Amino acid sequence: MAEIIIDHVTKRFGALAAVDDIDMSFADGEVACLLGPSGCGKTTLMRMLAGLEQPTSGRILFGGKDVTRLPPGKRNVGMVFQYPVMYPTLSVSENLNLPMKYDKSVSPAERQRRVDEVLDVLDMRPMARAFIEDLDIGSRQKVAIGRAVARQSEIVLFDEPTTNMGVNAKLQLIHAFKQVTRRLRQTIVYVTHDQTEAMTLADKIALMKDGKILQYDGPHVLYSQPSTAFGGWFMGNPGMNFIPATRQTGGIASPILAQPLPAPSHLPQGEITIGIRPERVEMSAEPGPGSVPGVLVDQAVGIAGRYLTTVRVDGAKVKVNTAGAPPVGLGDTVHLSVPHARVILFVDGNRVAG
Ligand SMILES: Nc1ncnc2c1ncn2[C@@H]1O[C@H](COP(=O)(O)OP(=O)(O)OP(=O)(O)O)[C@@H](O)[C@H]1O
Repeated sequence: MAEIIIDHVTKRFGALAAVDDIDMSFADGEVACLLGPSGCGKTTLMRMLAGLEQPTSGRILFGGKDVTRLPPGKRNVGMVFQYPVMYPTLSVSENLNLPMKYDKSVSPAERQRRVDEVLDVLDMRPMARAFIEDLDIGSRQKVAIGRAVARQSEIVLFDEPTTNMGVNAKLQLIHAFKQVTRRLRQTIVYVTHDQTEAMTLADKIALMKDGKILQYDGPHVLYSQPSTAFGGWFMGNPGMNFIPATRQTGGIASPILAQPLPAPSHLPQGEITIGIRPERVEMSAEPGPGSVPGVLVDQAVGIAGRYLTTVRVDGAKVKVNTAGAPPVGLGDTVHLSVPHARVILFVDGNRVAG
């Protein structure tokens, strides 16, 4: 069993808490992504898991064992970093074999079996004898993944392994990663600032900001039910719309709503904002029972025939992502409906309903 427990871990650099009292666990056999903007503390947390950095306070446990003070070599974790150290004049097979070579508990036959298995999973048999220096960057990173998993440690850490890779190499690597993790079921922690990568790879995503984990959930929940306005903004391209709202006797009113929303029973004091994803806003040339009028002020073609438009409603600008071209031209009046069930209500940046 290799559950990872992060028990109230803080890392300070002078006055800055790069990791601020994180208290969570990653389940055995789970692929967890640490996702967040630059500087949020992902790498620092990862380096503490790897043993390259000591927490200022708190404990880290692997499979129930306290590893907080253990050096990297004693933690039995595999690691893949942005720029892994590879041995250019050794073959792919020899590089895969290397981390196991001095492990007396693994027989040469078992080592070979593991190398062969990884070569199969990564679809790299034909390259087994090729030298690393002759491979492109994507294939090198595949070997790095293979090397980290071949020793079959229960935990493998990945720190932005696709940085500086072209789109094709990146896709190949993600495919290889999925093959490997599906087959070997190690506990994986994968750091990235790329939400598409996290959504594709992770069983669960830990969204980080300012040294804290804001939310730890499956990709779908993180996207559709962000616990913070930051999460709604950060996830999605573009992120959620945020429209100001006010408390009234009939409920919560906003320029984007034809009818007020029923207010939740214990609505905290503070600034209310309505959150709605651009693809959840419905657009029509004609007014309908639940629609409000606006003016189409901007439009762009997105991928796969989708259009991203901006509609001004009162003072608010609403992004709308539609499956086809908008029904009116730029500068014309258009009608927007926001299904109440799709609305998320935030008070002071935290979700209170929806
Ligand atoms: N050795 C260090 N000394 C001082 N400050 C540091 C050190 N390492 C990290 N920091 C600071 O801690 C904060 C978190 O950095 P960290 O590298 O963990 O963030 P990150 O989320 O991994 O960012 P990126 O995606 O840019 O790598 C940043 O403000 C960074 O400047």
